[in-house]
Amino acid sequence: MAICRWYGNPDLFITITTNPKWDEISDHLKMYGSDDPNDRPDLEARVFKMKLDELISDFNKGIFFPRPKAVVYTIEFQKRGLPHAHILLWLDGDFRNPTASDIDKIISAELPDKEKDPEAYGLVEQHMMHGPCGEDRKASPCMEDEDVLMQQRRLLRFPDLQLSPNELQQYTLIEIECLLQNFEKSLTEFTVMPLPNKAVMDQIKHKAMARHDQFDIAEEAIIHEKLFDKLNHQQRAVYDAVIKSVFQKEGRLFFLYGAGGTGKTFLYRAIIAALRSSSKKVIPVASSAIAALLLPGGRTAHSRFNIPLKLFEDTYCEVKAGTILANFLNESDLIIWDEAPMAHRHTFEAVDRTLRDILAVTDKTTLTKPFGGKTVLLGGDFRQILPVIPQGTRQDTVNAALNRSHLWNNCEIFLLTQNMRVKPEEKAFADWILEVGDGRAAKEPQILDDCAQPEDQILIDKTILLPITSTPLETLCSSAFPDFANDHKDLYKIRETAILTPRNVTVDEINNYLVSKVPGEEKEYLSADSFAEEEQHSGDLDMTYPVEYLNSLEFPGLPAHKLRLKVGVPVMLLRNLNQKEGLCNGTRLIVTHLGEKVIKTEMLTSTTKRDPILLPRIILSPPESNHPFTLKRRQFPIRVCYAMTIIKAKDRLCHVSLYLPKPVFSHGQLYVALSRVTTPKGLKILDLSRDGDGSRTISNIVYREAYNGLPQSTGSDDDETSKDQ
Ligand SMILES: Nc1ncnc2c1ncn2[C@@H]1O[C@H](COP(=O)(O)OP(=O)(O)OP(=O)(O)O)[C@@H](O)[C@H]1O
Repeated sequence: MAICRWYGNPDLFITITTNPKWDEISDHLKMYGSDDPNDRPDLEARVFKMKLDELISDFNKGIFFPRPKAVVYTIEFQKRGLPHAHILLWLDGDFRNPTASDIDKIISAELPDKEKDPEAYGLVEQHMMHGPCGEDRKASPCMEDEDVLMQQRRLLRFPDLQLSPNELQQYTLIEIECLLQNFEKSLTEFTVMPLPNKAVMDQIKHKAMARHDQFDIAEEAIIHEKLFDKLNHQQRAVYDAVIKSVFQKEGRLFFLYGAGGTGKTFLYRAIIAALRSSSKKVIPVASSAIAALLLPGGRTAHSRFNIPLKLFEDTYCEVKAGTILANFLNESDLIIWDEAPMAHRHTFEAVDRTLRDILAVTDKTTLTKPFGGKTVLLGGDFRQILPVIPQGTRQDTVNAALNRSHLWNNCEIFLLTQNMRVKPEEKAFADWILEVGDGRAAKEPQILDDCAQPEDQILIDKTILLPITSTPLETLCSSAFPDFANDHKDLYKIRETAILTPRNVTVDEINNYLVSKVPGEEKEYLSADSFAEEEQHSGDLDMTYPVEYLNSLEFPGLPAHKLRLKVGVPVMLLRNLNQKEGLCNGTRLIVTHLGEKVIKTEMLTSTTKRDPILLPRIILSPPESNHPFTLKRRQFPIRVCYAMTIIKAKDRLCHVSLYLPKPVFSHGQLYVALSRVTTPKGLKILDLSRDGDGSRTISNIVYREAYNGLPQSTGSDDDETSKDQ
């Protein structure tokens, strides 16, 4: 800037790049060995500097254009290490308003005359002319970074094709939409983006839907054969009822009630394979993205049915009759919905209402049938955490559950009780966990009478309880990671271990403590916080809520303003980035590199080869808040996950340390935390609320009224068909 202030704006900007084929380099290599000039960066750099010096000296002599008043250049090294220089020239004289012929004297974009200047012609032909590409030569460098215009020229076999700005925009938007569809996203989700022509957009969506529905019938038949033979009696009863309902178009509604490990997913897979191998269409969804990953072709219910985030008694899904999604739903034969008890009853009611509406276009009788007469199989475990209602009361939670919906009256309930996961020696522990979930676990005899609902004090084996010390974090962390100096490098140990706790504040405290113990440099990433677009112009908000206040806000499911990370630290994704690749809300990753703009990670849960996953900063907003504004936080969508809240624990683990600075506060929390492990050896509980009084009990909350209308489950050994209507 100082130079510009003195000389004014520069007149020419020139770049010179090293060419590894320069004669000086190839002659030298021929004489002294080595085939590849890139093996000799020293040689490339020297020849480049000599040529650059010569060029600058030619400029100064005024050989090409008037002598410059000033010359400035910087040398940079490109991706592959080749040096290049950016040169600024201030020419003597007034070049501020050059004519076309002035420019022609300096820049020539024409092929030199082959006869008059064969050397220049040869150089342009060799280095600057575009050879054959496209299907004929896919290795052509241009194929790698082909732009939209080049692509259209190739596809239309019309090398001189020109596109108007509007056409160019259309083709570019189509290209972006196709890329987004690969990740189950669409331009329609980005309100600021223009959309391509509607007909083209529909066609792209149609293709994406068709891709979603393409299955290899022979392969599905093989999968079905393998699974079907293994179904136990309980699973077989459900299988028969669902298949019959689909083939005979009975449109029944089922609920499959089973604890973890009773073979719900196994059964879904058998049913899906049976139907797909008979060319029937199944829509498998789950309430959470992690559970959806376990279903072949599974999606979250929200994304598959376009369920709005804010739900009321009369909400419809965002699906209009006659659209591609509507047709897709119309043509489906079965909907499977896993983890149903976790979702608010309004989500099922919204899907039910929407399906009735869509299907009524062709058949009015569907208006009176649940889910418009489609066969629907809901499944899950009511002992687990029920729908989360922010600041909701116990009554709100119970009222939000699926079995309080009017749809429940139409549900045929099947019970799976045989735990297919536990080994015989683990059966007693699995039964005890079920008792905890049902609210039947043993209590201390002396408080048996006066401690009924809501908070039961249940008896815990003393080998599971950790002692209360003056340094609880240390006690807790050394129970989870007894040798942290080595454990932090052991990916298996990190994958199989988690510290669970009911509240987010405690999670941060534990994670900060453990991150501080990981050797290496810590990097701090700060978020950029602002108000949502529509609120940005309100000066009042800025005055009342300064940015420091926005930074201090913490929301569940949103990354912190200050993210402190080190290489080797496990993190959890907080958003669904790419469900197909398993990158969804709850996926655990390990940090391998901390860049300025991206964080490099690898999948922690994968046991196979790990590909690097680059995480960018994205803009996130809390789905709900009590503030009169919507916060927009630009941050990496992750949280450290040595410790996590109980609701976030989705994987089955070898070791769980449950930390209870305060007792659990909601239905199913203790049951979910305990059921993450299969053996008592893998479980430790540090319950500070016991206050060191020597008691062996901890609080368990079971909303028994949430079990209304459900069959009583028994131990995990029954092998008989249980069906309740
Ligand atoms: N009939 C069966 N024959 C053999 N293995 C089975 C059968 N049913 C289930 N399994 C196996 O038992 C284990 C638990 O089954 P599955 O994952 O389907 O249970 P789940 O009820 O879906 O559990 P969760 O709710 O924890 O996901 C799996 O390893 C599964 O392959």
